[in-house]
Amino acid sequence: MEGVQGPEGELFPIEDVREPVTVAPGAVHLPGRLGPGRQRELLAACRVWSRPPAGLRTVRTPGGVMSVRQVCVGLHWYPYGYARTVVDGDGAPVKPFPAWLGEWARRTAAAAGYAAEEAGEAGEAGEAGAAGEAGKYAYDIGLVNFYPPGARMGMHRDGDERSAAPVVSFSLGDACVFRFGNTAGRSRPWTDVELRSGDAFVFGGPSRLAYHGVPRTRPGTAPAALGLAGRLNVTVRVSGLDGPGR
Ligand SMILES: O=C(O)CCC(=O)C(=O)O
Ligand SMILES: [Fe+2]
Repeated sequence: MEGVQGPEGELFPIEDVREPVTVAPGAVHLPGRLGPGRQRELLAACRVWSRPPAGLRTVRTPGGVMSVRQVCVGLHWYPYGYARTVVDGDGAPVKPFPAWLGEWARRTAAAAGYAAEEAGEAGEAGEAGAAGEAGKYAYDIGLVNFYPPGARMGMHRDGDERSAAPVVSFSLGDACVFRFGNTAGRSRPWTDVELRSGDAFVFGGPSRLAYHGVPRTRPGTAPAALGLAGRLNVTVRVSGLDGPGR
């Protein structure tokens, strides 16, 4: 692939030749969605979120210890629900969900074909084009998973949200095999997709509750200029939970 000198002298690919692919109804892989600058921004944010309090932690499920390490913003996910504080960790309040991440998610969902009307709300009056099309999903959760070499994630559904809004996933660092299955169970049929640094994956509609997982990452494949050893994935979600009782 051809390259170009970036602002800091590193080589960046000029373009990502991979096209968006609909993997299952409502599930779309958007290769190269985040350019090098956006990847650096998201990584920098993840590093801030990872610091205590309410920082990166090891997650214990009833079945054992997850090999990924995790941190959340907006609401804290634990097995199996959401809370405002790290109820299964240091007890600290979860860090706030940044508006820009919601905007990235809305625009990415729109690029995957999820229009504003599907959320039951129109775009803002007087706003035409990209912003109007980007929709009004009230994204309020960012769930960050860090995969050191050898980490994986078993087949599961993202079922603790009360909203049908699509989940928007952004990947940074090492590439991985992302296994996208079906709503009936953990077994085949599934499609294995390679997610690389900067890729987005959106799943909603009939695929919102499809089983998915990460059977392996590809250690050492992160873009050198990013400065990340391992893989980070950020899923942006709508809780559908409101008010003080959530
Ligand atoms: O790491 C990924 O690409 C997927 C993460 C995931 O499925 C989750 O956080 O629920
Ligand atoms: Fe998931």
